[in-house]
Amino acid sequence: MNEYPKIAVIGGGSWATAIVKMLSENLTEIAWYMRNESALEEIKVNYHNPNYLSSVEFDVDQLRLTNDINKAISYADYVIFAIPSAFLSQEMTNLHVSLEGKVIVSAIKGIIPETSLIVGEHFHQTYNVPYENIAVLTGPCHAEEVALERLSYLTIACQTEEYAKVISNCVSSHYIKAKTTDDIIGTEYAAVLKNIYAVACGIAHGLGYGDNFQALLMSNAIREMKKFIKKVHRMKRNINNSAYLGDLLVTGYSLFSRNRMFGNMIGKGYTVKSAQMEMNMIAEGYYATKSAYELNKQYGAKTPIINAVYEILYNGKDPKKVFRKLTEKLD
Ligand SMILES: NC(=O)c1ccc[n+]([C@@H]2O[C@H](COP(=O)([O-])OP(=O)(O)OC[C@H]3O[C@@H](n4cnc5c(N)ncnc54)[C@H](O)[C@@H]3O)[C@@H](O)[C@H]2O)c1
Ligand SMILES: O=P(O)(O)OC[C@H](O)CO
Repeated sequence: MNEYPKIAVIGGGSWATAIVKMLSENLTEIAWYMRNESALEEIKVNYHNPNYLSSVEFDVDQLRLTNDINKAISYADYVIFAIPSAFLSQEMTNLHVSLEGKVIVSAIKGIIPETSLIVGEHFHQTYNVPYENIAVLTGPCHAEEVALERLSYLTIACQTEEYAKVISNCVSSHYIKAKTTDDIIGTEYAAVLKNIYAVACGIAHGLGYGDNFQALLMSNAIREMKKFIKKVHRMKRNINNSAYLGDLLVTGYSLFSRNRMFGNMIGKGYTVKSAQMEMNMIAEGYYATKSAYELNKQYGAKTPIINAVYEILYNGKDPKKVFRKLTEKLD
């Protein structure tokens, strides 16, 4: 494959829009699939995605815009998926072309509800994509800061180093630095779990806990994450690296965080439904909480924070009471 290969981005939300922006710094052509036809037309005419990161201006001559997922995937050697995990299976029912030989890149930070698998495992088991052709684009990075060209660090995980380097070259620019790793499982689980911890941070904030408690919560969260990932996939990894701890911190502390925002509303007394309706964006942590909780039944990692968030979101327990109990389990 060439140094700058053919890439397709699947999704029309904030993260897909940010990824297309990163790629457009290097590639002369990018295929971009989104299901929303009127958004596509708006990009063609006004050069902006009207719904997400609308300040970003695109050169449409660089874009092969389509609302046919098959066209985008047929074109590409590398396919970057950036739609929320809850909608991936539905989107893939429209797929009629083969994924054979393509590098599948997950930029999704979630578990596929239908299979309870992280995205790479889902593509491996459901679509027979070999692990060598699966990559993960992750790291502490908010789409909104990409739009502002604020310096951000990504991690590209892939067992085939050559593919990781190609993706890393394609997204790097004066505001993006990317490093590579072969931990395709651990980086994905970290991205899933940090969303749940960010929901917990938001709930705590909504309940009136302060910065001191948040620091304690984060300190417990990274230890809980380490234990969970170790049970699921044992390998030598440094949990303090930016793809694990870094991502947890940005999501837990940033005001841009969808998951923290969602949690904050829950802490303030919103129901799950009303909090979701209030946001134009998806908080992956809501779905991840159920999947991680269920998954952990087979692993038995000690996860008091995940359990507390699960009790609140799925068993309708009072956040105040659940957090009071949780505070007794943290140190
Ligand atoms: N936003 C970020 O900063 C960021 C950073 C890293 C990773 N991610 C990950 O990227 C993925 C996409 O998140 P996002 O932030 O771009 O989402 P978003 O909340 O900005 O946008 C929601 C997206 O979901 C789509 N959608 C809504 N309902 C749908 C349905 N019924 N069927 C199909 N699609 C539907 C919308 O069209 C839109 O593309 C998530 O897994 C997220 O964790 C996001
Ligand atoms: O912080 P959130 O909840 O918006 O998630 C976005 C990204 O995963 C941050 O790296």
